[in-house]
Amino acid sequence: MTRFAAVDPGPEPEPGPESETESETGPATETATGSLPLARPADSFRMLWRHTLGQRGFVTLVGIVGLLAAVAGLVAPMVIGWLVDVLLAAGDGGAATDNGATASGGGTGASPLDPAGAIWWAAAAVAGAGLVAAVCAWAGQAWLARAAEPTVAGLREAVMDRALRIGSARLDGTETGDLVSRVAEDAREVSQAATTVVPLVVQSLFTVVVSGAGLAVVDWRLGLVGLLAVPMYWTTLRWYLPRSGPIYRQERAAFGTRASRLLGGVSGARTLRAYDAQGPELERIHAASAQARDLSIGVFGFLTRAFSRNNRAEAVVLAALLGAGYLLVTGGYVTAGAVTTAALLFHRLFNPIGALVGMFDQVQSAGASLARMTGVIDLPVPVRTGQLHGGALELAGICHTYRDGTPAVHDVHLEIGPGEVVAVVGFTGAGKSTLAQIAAGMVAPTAGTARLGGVELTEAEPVSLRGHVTMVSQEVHGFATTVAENLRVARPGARVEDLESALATVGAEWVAQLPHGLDTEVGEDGHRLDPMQLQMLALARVVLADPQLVVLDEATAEASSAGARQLDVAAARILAGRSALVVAHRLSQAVSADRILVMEGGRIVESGTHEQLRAAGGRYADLSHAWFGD
Ligand SMILES: Nc1ncnc2c1ncn2[C@@H]1O[C@H](COP(=O)(O)OP(=O)(O)OP(=O)(O)O)[C@@H](O)[C@H]1O
Repeated sequence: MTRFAAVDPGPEPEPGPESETESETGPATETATGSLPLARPADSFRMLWRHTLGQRGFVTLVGIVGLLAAVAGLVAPMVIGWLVDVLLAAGDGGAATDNGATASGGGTGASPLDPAGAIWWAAAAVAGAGLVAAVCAWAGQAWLARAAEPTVAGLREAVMDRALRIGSARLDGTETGDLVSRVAEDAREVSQAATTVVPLVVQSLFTVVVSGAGLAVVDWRLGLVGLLAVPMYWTTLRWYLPRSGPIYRQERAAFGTRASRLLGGVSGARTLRAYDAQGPELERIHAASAQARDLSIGVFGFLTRAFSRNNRAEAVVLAALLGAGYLLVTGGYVTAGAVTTAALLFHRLFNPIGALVGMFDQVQSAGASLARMTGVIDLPVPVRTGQLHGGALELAGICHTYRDGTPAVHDVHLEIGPGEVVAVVGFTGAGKSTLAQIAAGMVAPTAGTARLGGVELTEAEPVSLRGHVTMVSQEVHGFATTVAENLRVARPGARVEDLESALATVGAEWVAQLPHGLDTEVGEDGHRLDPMQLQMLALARVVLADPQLVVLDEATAEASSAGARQLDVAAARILAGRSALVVAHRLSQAVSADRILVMEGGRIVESGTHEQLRAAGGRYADLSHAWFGD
């Protein structure tokens, strides 16, 4: 789980535009690691409540049937108490009530009914109440699912929507991972809690409240004795909570280790057989398995101790209740039936309270997940209004340091005129990709300005920005839909002829060979495209977007492969007539550029054409000789 800390967003990359934001809510709590924020509990509940809109009818129904079920649960103790009074009255001719004590079940007094008839009435009442409780439980579960699933789905979509709208300028490395886990694991946690834990918690709470109230109604003195249980349960909770989290975490971690050991053993089985080396691996698996087993036994022991503490509290208070009941009965204040009812009602609290204690950490954990999801939903989205009209790209005094303190770019000055192609080369980690993302307006530099035609990129309105600047990054991604829809990401509503023409420009003739051509489903469950094919679709998207400036950071193909040559040709075609910043992961991508920049340690250390730089005999010349072998 993420650690909490005071609000400290760290160095905000873009003080100007980022400070002007649209947010529907107050600030969320930022985490110390610079990860995404966590919402306050009140904000989390507000968000949950807002997402139940449309399901509130079901929520109300769930509440009503939950209450009905809890009230139906009162019938058996009340009726049994009444029966006790009836039988006692029948046994000693009404002596049990001669002293004027109030009978159970609301003080109606013991009835002079014939015992056999009373037993039948009691049995019918208990059976009827049981039936009502069962129907209520069934309906409650069904309605809860109707209320919970759309609510969680809405929350998940809201997280995704906000994540996509804040864009990569706000998210870097750890934050992207954090975001994925909030959309996937946290949503699953909340969803599971909503459909499994919450019903039990709600039902238990209703039972506890209704039974407690019933106990007080039967006799307020017995109700007071029952209250003795509260501090005892509270002590158990105080003992249980600080221990349960670490124990369950250890157990989950051990399960994870055991699973990865088993998987490792299975996937490496051939190698192990080849060297007849199964022994040591089996020992490692055994050790991981034994650790998980021992921890599970420990968890069981821990739970038993927690429940035995509860049982102790229950036994002590039940004994006190019976003792007080005896005194009250002999003193003529209540009937034996009333004490029976009180004891049964108190006994009815045992299971729900045990369940509440046992589920407390799951509720806490779901609450933490909800806070993580709400933290993203509440993130302010920058309001950008700048309109681009073309012109030169000017980077002035660009510096960039990532949130974790890694310096990436230092004092870069660069101008790319209309139609000019500039390539950037350098070793891994030189800062090329960071510079490319700044030039594409995807990352706000920590210092300096990046402008297109005089308009700050980070102030440009998103549609205007994407209309003028397109970036093809190293990430190759195919959306789980058709090839056509993958292309239409760049131009929604593009005609089939436009798509075919874009594919022809980048030389992606293979699309026509796919089972359904442009309509072929791709992605995990569809036709699997290789990274080269996905990169070609990315280049075709550039043709469709038709931007003025292209930022190319493509590193898909192995140097000297046929694929690399194909991609180089495709890139050359899409760059024709546009200005471009090309991160050259293969030196062949740089040779024909109008200007080549060599980056080292975040700075530009050389600049010139291929020939000029080779003649200068500096770093580029060394790279070039090594690359081309001349
Ligand atoms: N999201 C990030 N968070 C923190 N540090 C980062 C992040 N991205 C890059 N860096 C660091 O910034 C520095 C510059 O990285 P960058 O990716 O810009 O270099 P590069 O020249 O493009 O390298 P490559 O050719 O491997 O892509 C490196 O030290 C890198 O580890």
